Amino acid sequence: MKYADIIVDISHEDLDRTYQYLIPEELKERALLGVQVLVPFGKGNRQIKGYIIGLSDLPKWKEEAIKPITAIAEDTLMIESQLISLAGWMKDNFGSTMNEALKTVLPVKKTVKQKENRVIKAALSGEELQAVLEGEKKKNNKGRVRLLEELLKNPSLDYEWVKNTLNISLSTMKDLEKLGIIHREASVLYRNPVKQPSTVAKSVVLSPSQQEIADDFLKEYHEGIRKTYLLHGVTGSGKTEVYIKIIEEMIKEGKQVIVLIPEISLTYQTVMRFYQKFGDRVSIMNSKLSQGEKYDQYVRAKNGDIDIMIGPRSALFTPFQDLGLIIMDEEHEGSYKSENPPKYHARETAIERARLCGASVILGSATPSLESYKKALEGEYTLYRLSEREGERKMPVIWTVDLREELKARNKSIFSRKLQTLMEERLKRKEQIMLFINRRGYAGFVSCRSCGLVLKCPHCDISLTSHNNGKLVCHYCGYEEEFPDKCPSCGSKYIASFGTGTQKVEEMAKKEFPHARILRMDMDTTKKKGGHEEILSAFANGQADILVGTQMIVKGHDFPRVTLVGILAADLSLYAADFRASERTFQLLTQASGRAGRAELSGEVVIQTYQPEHHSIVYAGKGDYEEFYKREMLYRKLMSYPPASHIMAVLVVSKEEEKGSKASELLTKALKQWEEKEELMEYHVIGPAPARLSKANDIFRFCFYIKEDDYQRLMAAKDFLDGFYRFSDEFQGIAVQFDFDPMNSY
Ligand SMILES: Nc1ncnc2c1ncn2[C@@H]1O[C@H](COP(=O)(O)OP(=O)(O)OP(=O)(O)O)[C@@H](O)[C@H]1O
Ligand SMILES: [Zn+2]
Ligand SMILES: [Zn+2]
Repeated sequence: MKYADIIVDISHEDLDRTYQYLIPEELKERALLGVQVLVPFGKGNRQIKGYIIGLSDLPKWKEEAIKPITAIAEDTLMIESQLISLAGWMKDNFGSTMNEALKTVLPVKKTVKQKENRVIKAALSGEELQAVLEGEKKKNNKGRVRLLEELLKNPSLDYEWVKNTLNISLSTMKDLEKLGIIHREASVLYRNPVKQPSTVAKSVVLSPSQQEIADDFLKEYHEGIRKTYLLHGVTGSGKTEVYIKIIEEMIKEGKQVIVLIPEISLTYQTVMRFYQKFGDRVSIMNSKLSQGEKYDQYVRAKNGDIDIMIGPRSALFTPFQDLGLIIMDEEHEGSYKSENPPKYHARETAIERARLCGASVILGSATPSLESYKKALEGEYTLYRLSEREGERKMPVIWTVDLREELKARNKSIFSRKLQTLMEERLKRKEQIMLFINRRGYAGFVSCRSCGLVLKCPHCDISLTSHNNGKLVCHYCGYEEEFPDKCPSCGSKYIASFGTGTQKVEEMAKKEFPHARILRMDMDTTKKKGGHEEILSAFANGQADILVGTQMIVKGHDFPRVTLVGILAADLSLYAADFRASERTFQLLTQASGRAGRAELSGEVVIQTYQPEHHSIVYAGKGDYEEFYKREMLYRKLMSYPPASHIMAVLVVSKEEEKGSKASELLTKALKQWEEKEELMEYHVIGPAPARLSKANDIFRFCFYIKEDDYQRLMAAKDFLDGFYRFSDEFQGIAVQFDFDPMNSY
């Protein structure tokens, strides 16, 4: 490349403000994305430092006017360099602009005013102060007297308190300072988002299988091996204890560690386990922190004041200078994929960051994503297993109940007879119950209450969605049919779109068990700040017998008195219009089951379903991840869905329906023509069709999908489509977004 785009001020909001420089011949090999360079700047050609954030062969100005880069800066291992090259990689692999990627990796740019801790201190000894006090009393200087009296009790006072509560003016303080009686001091007070725990960590001796994993990892690390590990450990097998052990060793060796966990499980309970062990060498990052708090965590990380950062996706960009390990817990979680450009997956990005700075990665889950498990089986990742809970703690017994049988037996309650009996037992024994209603993506799928049939698209094997115009629509390919008045399979009239809410479950539970104390956790009850924590800690403290909730309650919680988990309608997420629906259902059921019997008391689980023969439910019931994986991979291979293949979603949004629809057709046609002209292999295009969310905020959404084995070919298609739409007049007022291997359908 001949030219480099250089950004001279990364603290600036507008990262688009770049300057083009010529790369001198002798620097060609070293002038890479992210590298820090010295360049002449401004009229006086003053030498300043900047970062390379783009490379090209085309000059943006008259060539004579482009100044050359002076040198590569000595200190080129700067953390910013690493993060900028990471941004370049994200741009190339997830199809965003460099600016979007930079904003993600360098999120806190403006210096936020730092909080200061100001104090007033006595500059004299107690005796001397006493003497001054007597003098001021005689002069009747009331303010000075008040302050001196307090200083005699306590030689260091909080400035704000002195000013506001003691009511001493600034000028009085200044006068006393001039006289050498007091002095004022300020120190930067870093906001620490977590209050220190009062309790200490319970001491855990790792079981032999846990210890073996920790030892193996550390042995490889010491041998200089850097790679990705997948820790597949059943729920409650002690994955977190293994992480803690490994982190302890890494820190002893001066390394820093990032622990990624899904925002939803970033609960007090989880964070405390780390705090109890590592004290204030840990910090957290989450969306609830103020801008100032976030800024402080970045500064603390960069200065080496902390060793461990815990947080969701964004914590991945913590500017640690000496990162040794990235742990990604619950690696299967969909929330690790960003929904806004750059639509990056934190797993792939973590692996790339680790590669850039010589760190290793541990992915952990009881229900690994098919993506990761496939790579582990193929040897790309090292697979560690914890297949049992050890000692007293046993995996729960799982009962699968066929809801069609309940209907036949005239049980119209939402609680099956089995669940009802077990609940009564638990309430008598004063043990706790969790009732889980799986609501994700339930809206709109249509099923028969007599035979359990779910209406699907004949071309896509994806459930149809009912629309208020009385039609059933496939959101993958646009196929439509009339809403039937009876079940096409058994003829029953009980065919309807499905949906039950947590509120209803709570009501029913109250009716059936009037003496039980019930808590409900869902979007409504956790809206206010701290709502989550309040409910969870009330439940942990035994202030309720039953906790009712959505998927929110399944994540990572460890309640020793929970011995029964009821999953009320396991099918609800099975028929989301999404190729990942089965995987997600299996994960939810397994994770929810995993909340039962985590301590000495043994646990039971009841899975209620209309589809007991569905593989997600069968294998979740047996706790058999391997068989589920095999079965689901067959389907992905057959349909060419990830991870058997790759898929790119192209979303076209427009204020005008007509225009948006036309634009999405234009794009698919252009792709075809391009293929023919360039004699490329044919792309496999599905759609275009109106998106599942076909209109949002008065904006119409259309989408199509391209399936392709070769990821690079998908990138090429993206580059073509991107260029095509940016330079065509028909696309005025239309935006096009790309999503690679999407987590949700559009
Ligand atoms: N070796 C051990 N000795 C004593 N207690 C242990 C041991 N290992 C794990 N535990 C305890 O068992 C419980 C479950 O362990 P932990 O939360 O680490 O499991 P996990 O695999 O991370 O669970 P999940 O994936 O379900 O969230 C915790 O209370 C933990 O302290
Ligand atoms: Zn039927
Ligand atoms: Zn279809």
